[in-house]
Amino acid sequence: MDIIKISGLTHRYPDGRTSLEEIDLSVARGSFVVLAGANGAGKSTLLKHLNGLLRPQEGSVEIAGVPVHQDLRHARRTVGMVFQDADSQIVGETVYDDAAFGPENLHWPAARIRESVDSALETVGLGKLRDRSPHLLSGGEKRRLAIAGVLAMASEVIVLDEPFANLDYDGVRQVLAHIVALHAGGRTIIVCVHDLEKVLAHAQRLIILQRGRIAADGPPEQVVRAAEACGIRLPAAIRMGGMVESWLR
Ligand SMILES: Nc1ncnc2c1ncn2[C@@H]1O[C@H](COP(=O)(O)OP(=O)(O)OP(=O)(O)O)[C@@H](O)[C@H]1O
Repeated sequence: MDIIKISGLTHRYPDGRTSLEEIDLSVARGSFVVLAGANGAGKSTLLKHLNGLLRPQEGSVEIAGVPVHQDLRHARRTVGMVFQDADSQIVGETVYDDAAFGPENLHWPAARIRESVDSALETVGLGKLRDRSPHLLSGGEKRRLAIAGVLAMASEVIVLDEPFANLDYDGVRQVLAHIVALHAGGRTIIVCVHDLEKVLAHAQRLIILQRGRIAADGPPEQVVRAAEACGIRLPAAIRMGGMVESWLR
C-alpha cells in the first residue's frame, strides 16, 4: 500500500519559474527511498508539498489516502521532516522540551508524551543531555535531536533533507545508523541528497530529479548511472570503476 501518492504535481513560483512539472510519484509503506538532484532540481519544493507548506497548484498530494490540505495535522503527524538547517528547527529551551514540541502539539496526555520523548531521546543517544540547551549541542547532536522530535511523534514516514550536511565522519556514521535502524523498525524513509556517497548503499529505490522532472526512478543498481548526466556525483567506488552491483550489496 502506498503511503505517499503524488499525481500530476506542477509548481510555479510567483516569478513564473516552474520548479516541478507533472510529477507522478508513489512511495510504498516501509520503503527506503533516496531522492537525488543537483542544486535547484526541485527537491525542497517537492518536500514542502508533503507537509503542506506548499499547496498543489496543479495535481494532488495524498498521505495515506488523504489529500494533504484536507487534513494538515494528519499529514504533519504522518510525515516527520528533518530539515537541513538543524538550528532553524530548534524550538525548545532544553533538549527534552524540544523533542516534546511535536507530541505536545498533538495534545497527547502528559504520561504518553513523557514516555514517547524519553524513548526517542534514548534511541538517538541524547538521554543524558535532556536538560541541556539545544543551542549548545554539536551539529550531529542537533540533527539527532531533530530525528528524536519526529520519532517522539511516532511519524510513520521520516523525510530527511541533506541529513549529512556539515557532519564529520563520526556524525555521519551515527546519523546513518539511526536512519538504517528506523527503516529496519518499519518506518518509511525518504532521504534527499545531492551526493549519493553516504546513503545509496542502503536505499531500495533511487529517484533522480532534474529541472523539476523525474529523470530516473528505480532500484539503485539500475538507475545510478543516470545520476552523473543529471549533475549528481557518483559514489567514489563507482567513479573508480568498481562494479555497481558489488558496491551496492
Ligand atoms: N521562493 C522561490 N521563488 C522563486 N523561485 C524559487 C523559490 N524557491 C525555489 N525556487 C526555484 O525553484 C527551483 C527549485 O528549487 P528547490 O529549492 O526546490 O531545489 P532543490 O533541489 O531543493 O535545490 P538545493 O539542492 O539547492 O536545495 C530552483 O530553480 C529555484 O531557484
